[in-house]
Amino acid sequence: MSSEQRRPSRERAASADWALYFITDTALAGGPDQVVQQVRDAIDGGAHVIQVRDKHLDDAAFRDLAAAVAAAAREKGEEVGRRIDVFVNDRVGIAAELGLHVHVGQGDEDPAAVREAVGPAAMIGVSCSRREHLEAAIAAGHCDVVGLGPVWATPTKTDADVPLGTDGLAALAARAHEAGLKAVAIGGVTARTAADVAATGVDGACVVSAIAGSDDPALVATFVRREFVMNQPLE
Ligand SMILES: Cc1ncc(COP(=O)(O)OP(=O)(O)O)c(N)n1
Ligand SMILES: Cc1nc(C(=O)O)sc1CCOP(=O)(O)O
Ligand SMILES: [Mg+2]
Repeated sequence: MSSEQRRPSRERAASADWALYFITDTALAGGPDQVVQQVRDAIDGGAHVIQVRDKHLDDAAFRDLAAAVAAAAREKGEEVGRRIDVFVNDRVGIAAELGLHVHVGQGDEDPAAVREAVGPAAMIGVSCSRREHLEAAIAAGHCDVVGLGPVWATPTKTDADVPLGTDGLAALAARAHEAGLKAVAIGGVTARTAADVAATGVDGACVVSAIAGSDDPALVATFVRREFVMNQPLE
């Protein structure tokens, strides 16, 4: 086993259940309190990974939201007997302060600076929309999981890159796995598309609007997870 594979964050990534990764959206939820309730519901529906994402709140309000989500995830995880991993989107300093994992994109802090801030145990996720992004993330060496997308165009992120489609997603996922990274798919993932996403060989499906915009987030989470898990290729 290489020293890279023995790294604490890599061990954490290896033992995480990525199948359903819920990413919050405060506006779709109807406010911060509803975000926290949706996180509980998503966990009830089978999400083991949560990301707190809000592009509008100021840092103090975002910190409060992330702390409330982390507390709810801890409590709910104990109730259902599962480990829940919580990521912070973009705001590296807040992830470091709260002891949470962090996800960064191509326009955010670079992985080496992120690792310096969050320490060896926190998982680092990096967005990759193209092969060159993935090669750079592999070469930089601090990343544990890549978010591959958008798989399909999505109104949730208007500045997203050109869609990968399922063939593009499968190719990037295979390369990520070859490099020892976990790979999750993002952009247009719903209960209807989760089976096609699973068939590409990715480790998990990231969902924003299908859950955050639903009247019954737990039910949608249950459907997405079931479709994903039932259609994963046999190892
Ligand atoms: C798991 C996951 N994958 C991709 C993204 C997108 O990150 P980024 O490109 O930095 O865009 P924003 O989310 O910051 O708008 C993500 N958040 N999570
Ligand atoms: C946050 C995000 N990142 C993307 C990327 O391609 O990197 S797509 C996206 C939004 C995904 O939302 P929905 O599940 O509603 O389609
Ligand atoms: Mg970002």
